[in-house]
Amino acid sequence: MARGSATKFIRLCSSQSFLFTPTSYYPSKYSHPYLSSCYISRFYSDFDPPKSHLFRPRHLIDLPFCHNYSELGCLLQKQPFSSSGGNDESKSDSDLGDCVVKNEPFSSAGGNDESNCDLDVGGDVELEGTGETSEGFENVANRDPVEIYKELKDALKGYKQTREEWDTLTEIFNCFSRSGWASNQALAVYIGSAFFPTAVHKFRGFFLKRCQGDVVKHLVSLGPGNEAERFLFPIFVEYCLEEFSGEIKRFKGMIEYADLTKPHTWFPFARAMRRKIIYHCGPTNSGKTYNALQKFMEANTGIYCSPLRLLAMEVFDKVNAAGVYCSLLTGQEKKKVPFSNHIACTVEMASTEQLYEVAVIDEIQMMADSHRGYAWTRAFLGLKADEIHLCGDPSVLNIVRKICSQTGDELVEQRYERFKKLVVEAKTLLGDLRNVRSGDCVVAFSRREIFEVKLAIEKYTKHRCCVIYGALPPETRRMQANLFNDQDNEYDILVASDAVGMGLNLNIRRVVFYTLSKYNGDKIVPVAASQVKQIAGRAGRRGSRYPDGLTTTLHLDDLDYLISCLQKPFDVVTKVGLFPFFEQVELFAGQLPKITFPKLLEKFSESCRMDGSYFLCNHTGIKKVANMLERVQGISLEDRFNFCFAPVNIRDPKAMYHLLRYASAFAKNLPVGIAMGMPKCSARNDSELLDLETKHQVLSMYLWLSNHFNEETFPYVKKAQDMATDIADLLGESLLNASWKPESRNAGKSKPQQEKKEGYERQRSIIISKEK
Ligand SMILES: Nc1ncnc2c1ncn2[C@@H]1O[C@H](COP(=O)(O)OP(=O)(O)OP(=O)(O)O)[C@@H](O)[C@H]1O
Ligand SMILES: [Mg+2]
Repeated sequence: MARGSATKFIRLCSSQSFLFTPTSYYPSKYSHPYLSSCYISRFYSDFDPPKSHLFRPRHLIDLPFCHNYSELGCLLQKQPFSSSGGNDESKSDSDLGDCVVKNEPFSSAGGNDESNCDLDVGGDVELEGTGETSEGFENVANRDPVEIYKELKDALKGYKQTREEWDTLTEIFNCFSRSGWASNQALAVYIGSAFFPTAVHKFRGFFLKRCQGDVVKHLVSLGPGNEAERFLFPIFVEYCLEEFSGEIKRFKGMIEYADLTKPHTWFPFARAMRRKIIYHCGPTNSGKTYNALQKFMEANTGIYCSPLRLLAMEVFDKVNAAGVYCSLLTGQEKKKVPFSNHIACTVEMASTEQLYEVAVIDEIQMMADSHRGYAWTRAFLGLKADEIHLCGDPSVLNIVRKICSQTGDELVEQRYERFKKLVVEAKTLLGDLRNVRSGDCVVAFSRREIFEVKLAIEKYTKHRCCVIYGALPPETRRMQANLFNDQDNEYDILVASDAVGMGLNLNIRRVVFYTLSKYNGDKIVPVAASQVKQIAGRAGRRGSRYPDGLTTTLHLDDLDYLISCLQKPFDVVTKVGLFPFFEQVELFAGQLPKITFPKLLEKFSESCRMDGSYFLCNHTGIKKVANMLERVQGISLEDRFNFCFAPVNIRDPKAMYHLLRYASAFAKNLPVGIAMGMPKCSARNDSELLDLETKHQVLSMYLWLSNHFNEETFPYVKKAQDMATDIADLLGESLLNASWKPESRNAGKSKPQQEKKEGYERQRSIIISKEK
């Protein structure tokens, strides 16, 4: 084959989508037979454009996700790639190399001794002081690479190179080993980028020992760079296919089992249905959930998928009160109502096995949530229901349209407007919490601030405060919400975190932002506009005492930011979350039998491929638990995987300790005890309050584990439930009397405030201002 043809081949391959296509979760159905070495060999030797259909099976032509090697390389390397489109056959060769893979330089490929060798070719290559005549080597450019490879293989001895030729060849191979282009192209034959430098090193030893004079001279005439790389590459491929079949097979397996492309094919039964999707699309407080729930209750069978336990409980109560028998299922709680055909559950618990007439997936925009998004994506793709009602803001509308076109489901869009416009109060609270009024909800973004605000309001005004924040059990949040909603008591102010932003129906007249910045785990940043909208939208609910909603800030300085957030159109989400099922991780583990579970997760996230509409959900917490559980031996891979999803606050050492203890007992097949004392009275200070919060979280974890494993191993469910209820009550009592300064859960560790200089300026509490 002419060298021109070889280059053309590479360019053509690079412009098409066939080499890496999904095997999907059902490998037998979609496996691609065309990547076998015989195809590759044949391709290099017989390339002829009309035959190219051989390498681009018809049923795979339209696959959208990976248009060229560079993109593929980027996907595998988690690097951004140019969006210039993949099917541009006119791309120049140098374009193909645009996406430079961060390969370790040849001389320093970390961790693999074999590749740490700039000049050592491991053989006895002879150097000759005088060169041969260079006549005839120009023909080499037109030779078939397969033929050259065969010649190399059969050669007993190579040509004796001059010192200059040796130096040039060394430089050429060094360039080749560092070439992002070559490394990307090598992925097409399943030479992973980590293995690429080793493969090149071995190839160099082989090549230099056996290479004939004409080839050496030709290569030297090309010099280090693109041309030499393109000449060498097909020969390199032939060599790899023969020499590294084991490595190739292993890498191919890894890639195939970490294939998260086309997730809609993971649910063949849902795909066999023609579902009707109704997207209730609108801002907060516009009746989306209300209307979807009407359909849910009218149906013979239904499932409601909630973003929060609290909301699932609320729907469970509401629906049963309306005379429709409905069961409840959350990670921690199962309430089976006899004769019920309806179920309210948290989205993670939704069954994709059961058939329903109507399903409701609330807060569908959460598909884009970096941590939990996969649960919404799974429910949307996998629920077997004739009608699926999605409720949410418009941010994921485009992607829902796209997914529906892939699944073949019918999509109906139903638009909503807020019942009453939200009004911004320009006056603000003028920096003084004494300006709060009955029906206000003051929003702060840390537990510490929440208690500071409560303390200040109760000290300097006649109002009493209820509090709602994430670490409180749903039961306690609900008690606090009821206390606030109830007009017949003195608790007329709510102080809450962003936990108030979703679902709860509260009688809020005005949402006051104490601050518009929050600690994101790294530094203090402005609160995202979408979240500001969501929280502000809590003010003024239809049917409540305050149908007209108001919102404002504590400080005048923050007002502009609040207004700009409310005016901003909803973001358009382009990617939604995904996470593999255990079965996918298990298949992947089969390729790497000897590595630890945290390492396996890491390898999976490095190797997995997704098409452009999806991202892999953040699993730092899961990895942290996995690391801790490494100390526990004797747990199966599946149980280990499930343990990692247990709801535990990874920043709370006490909770982590209990999880470790539960896992250790589980591994020994012993009945897992709660082993936690019950507090006698409500909290008298903040550390006792923190202790109650932790205790409730640990019990909640115990209940979760008992639901996800068998109840024989976790036999103290009833006791845990009773204790959890008592602690939720104690928490409620404690909050009514809480009038102490808050402490930090990680008192010894660096606090977010210390990072003030770098981030957005945090508001000072009224107490601090006064003391100053
Ligand atoms: N047609 C209706 N008749 C009576 N009450 C209604 C009606 N529509 C909505 N509501 C009430 O208005 C309030 C807000 O409705 P809903 O919870 O459905 O809003 P939403 O758009 O889902 O808001 P969010 O985005 O905050 O969840 C609820 O208390 C609900 O019961
Ligand atoms: Mg709603």
